[in-house]
Amino acid sequence: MKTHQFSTALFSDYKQGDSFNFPCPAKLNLFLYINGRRADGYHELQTLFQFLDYGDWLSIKVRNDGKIRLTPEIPDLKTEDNLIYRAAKLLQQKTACRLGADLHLDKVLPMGGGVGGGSSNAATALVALNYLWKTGLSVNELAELGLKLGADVPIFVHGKAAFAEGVGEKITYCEPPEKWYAVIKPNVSISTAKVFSEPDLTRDTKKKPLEQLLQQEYTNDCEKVVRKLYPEVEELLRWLVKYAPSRLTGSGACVFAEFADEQSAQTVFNLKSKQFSGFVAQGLNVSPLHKMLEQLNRQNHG
Ligand SMILES: C[C@@](CO)(OP(=O)(O)O)[C@H](O)COP(=O)(O)OP(=O)(O)OC[C@H]1O[C@@H](n2ccc(N)nc2=O)[C@H](O)[C@@H]1O
Ligand SMILES: Nc1ncnc2c1ncn2[C@@H]1O[C@H](COP(=O)(O)OP(=O)(O)O)[C@@H](O)[C@H]1O
Repeated sequence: MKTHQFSTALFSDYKQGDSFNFPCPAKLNLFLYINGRRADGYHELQTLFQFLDYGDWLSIKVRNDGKIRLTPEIPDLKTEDNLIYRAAKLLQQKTACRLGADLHLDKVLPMGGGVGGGSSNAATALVALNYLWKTGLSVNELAELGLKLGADVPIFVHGKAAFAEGVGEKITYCEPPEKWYAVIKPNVSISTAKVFSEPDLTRDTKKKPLEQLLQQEYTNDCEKVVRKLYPEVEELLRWLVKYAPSRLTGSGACVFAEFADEQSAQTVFNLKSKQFSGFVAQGLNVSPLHKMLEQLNRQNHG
């Protein structure tokens, strides 16, 4: 059985015959500030992304007939709308590649949880298919394609923890401490679009230089309005903050608490109400997807 904690995965988890399993790690927004709204309705942000050593697996087998097949079906999401399918199609079009793929998603990340599951799936599809199809796009070219699929996709394509500005397209690599996190999902689903359209959303935080943001206490500007709209998030954060610094990731719904070691994170995680799901994972400044590709390349050349 494959593990969803990538650091414990073996090379045999990556490569099985002519099928490859690629990691799709989760992310956290360690802080998120909203600096204003642009004319097109999108918001200007300053946010710090770090990957987590936990996520989905995307298994891929190349096809010679150009077809893209994706399993299993996700309820209420048409295959053509799935970001994995769209990523594969986009790469085919961009490179005029005549190969196709059978893709299978082993999903554990909550959808609409603020941990970037869909964006990570899309980035992994782009990076992995570019490797398997030998389409030869650079990381920057892949990130540019990724931005067409979602604001967070470029970060996952670059594969390094980063400070992002604008709507997420201006990236500065960063190395925050790789702490342990208890990530908890309340039983609510939160739409990013809804949060960003709330009149009460804090959207006037002054832009600051990164050095200053790294020194001050980390917070999330979406949190106030999300706590007000979703009493379950409010209650969960009130409880969690008694044990460790805790906040919302992205536009929610997941919240996280930070710890110096795994044991402390696990102890608090075990105390949560059984009605909530979640996981314990370490923060990572290099994406497990890129670590895997390095290993594959070493294997191919060694
Ligand atoms: C704000 C973040 C932080 O990580 O939230 P999460 O989705 O992770 O919770 C993301 O950048 C979200 O990125 P993503 O989930 O790709 O959002 P998109 O599909 O591009 O946008 C969904 C909707 O949210 C609003 N939106 C999103 C991003 C942004 N900078 N300003 C916005 O106003 C827009 O109304 C947009 O139509
Ligand atoms: N492969 C995918 N996995 C998850 N969500 C997807 C996928 N493809 C498209 N989506 C759509 O993207 C939305 C946001 O998903 P996700 O990235 O998991 O949330 P968040 O950005 O809040 O972490 C989902 O509600 C769904 O409609």
